Amino acid sequence: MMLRRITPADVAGLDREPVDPAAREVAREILHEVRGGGETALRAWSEKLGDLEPGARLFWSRADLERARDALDVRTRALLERTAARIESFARAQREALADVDLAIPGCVASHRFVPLASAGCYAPGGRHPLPSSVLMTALTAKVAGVERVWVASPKPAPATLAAAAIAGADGLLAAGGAQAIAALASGAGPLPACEAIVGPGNRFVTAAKELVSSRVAIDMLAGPSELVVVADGGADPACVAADLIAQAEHDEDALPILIALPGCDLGAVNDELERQLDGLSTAATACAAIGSGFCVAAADLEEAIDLCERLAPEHLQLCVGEAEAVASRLRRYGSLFVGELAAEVLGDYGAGPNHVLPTGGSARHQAGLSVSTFLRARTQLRISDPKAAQVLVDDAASLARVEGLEGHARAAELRHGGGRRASSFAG
Ligand SMILES: NC(=O)c1ccc[n+]([C@@H]2O[C@H](COP(=O)([O-])OP(=O)(O)OC[C@H]3O[C@@H](n4cnc5c(N)ncnc54)[C@H](O)[C@@H]3O)[C@@H](O)[C@H]2O)c1
Ligand SMILES: N[C@H](CO)Cc1c[nH]c[nH+]1
Ligand SMILES: [Zn+2]
Repeated sequence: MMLRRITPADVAGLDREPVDPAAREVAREILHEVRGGGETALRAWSEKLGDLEPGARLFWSRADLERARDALDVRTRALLERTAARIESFARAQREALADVDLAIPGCVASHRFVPLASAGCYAPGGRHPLPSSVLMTALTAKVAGVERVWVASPKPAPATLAAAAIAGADGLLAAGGAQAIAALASGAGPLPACEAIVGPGNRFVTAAKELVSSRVAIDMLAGPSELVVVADGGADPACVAADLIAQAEHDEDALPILIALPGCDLGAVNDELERQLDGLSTAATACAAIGSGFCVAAADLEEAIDLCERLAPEHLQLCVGEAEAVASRLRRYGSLFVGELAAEVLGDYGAGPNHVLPTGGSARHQAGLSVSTFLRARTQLRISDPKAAQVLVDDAASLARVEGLEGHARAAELRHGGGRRASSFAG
């Protein structure tokens, strides 16, 4: 297995269409049916797609999830709890960094308050591999943001997925996947409330359905298959470089592993390592398919490597170079950056702290990954603290209203002259 080699001039952006048109049509039909047919249609589609045995449980309550957590083997439960604690600490630090604002301007206080959404639906993929780590990343972050009702959706949930939902503090779990799960999260079904936001990664049917409901509910992003760019110099360990590329390649045949090789990077050794490490790997078939559509590119120097990274704007960017900090300070476009060979991307996948739900397909140019901000809205407020000092605002509003020909606005402003009828309540 060898990485295909291309020249720097052939490197375009990663701009992949986030939604597959064929999947969109399938998702449209499913959304329409589940929106109209509720729980019955949701169950029918889940059974038809092989996600649910006839008559099997579709909804898990908080108490059910806690029982699943308690039934999990002690070591896996402790592992999930430790991981959750790290993700939660990072999310709490993010939340605390978002300060409310109260700006005093003459006669006025202009404010914003971060207010959480009331409900969130967190999709965790379950088609190929159960991803309890994605349950923690999404549901825990929503809870830290202050979202009151958090539901997880995942097809054929594994015991660890159910336990992760309990550990994240989820209020319930929908044992369904694909577009039908997104439809139910958007419209509500049985005990599941219609959610104000739907987040989390998924396959093309999930992504298509998220796009289709995005006019009615907030979504985090249209996340596609995993991507990793590794920048490696002559000091990089070929075994680490190959292992990092394989790790993301094993997610999906459409995953995209890319190597940017600086002078001195031994491409032959990396290819040998790919061959060696793929031999006997349980996920080799998927990883090989992804590596087959990945590539490597030789950069003449650090400048060119940085330029390529900025052009690609990948989901994950791994720096296996001696001057990792200096390079990091020059980069702006990535979902998550892993600075130095020791900071392996997989440590981010499994909850070192930063979230692993990240923008793909070049959208990291303008989009950030999932965070507490995904579930918060800066709502603004205005207070008049001193009507006399605020006269300039009243006069300016009335004047500007007349410039715009909006006489009603002008009069509404002028009625506040001197504090309006309640002027006495401002006395002193
Ligand atoms: N960007 C990120 O942050 C991130 C993180 C983790 C995983 N991922 C990606 O998430 C994806 C997970 O995909 P997955 O398939 O394992 O799980 P999934 O849960 O997203 O999708 C499985 C569901 O798809 C539906 N489905 C399957 N075939 C269908 C069909 N023909 N018609 C209609 N619906 C169908 C089924 O209902 C099934 O439950 C991968 O692409 C992976 O790379 C991305
Ligand atoms: N690499 C994925 C994000 O693209 C996240 C993940 C979950 N489990 C393992 N990895
Ligand atoms: Zn991963």
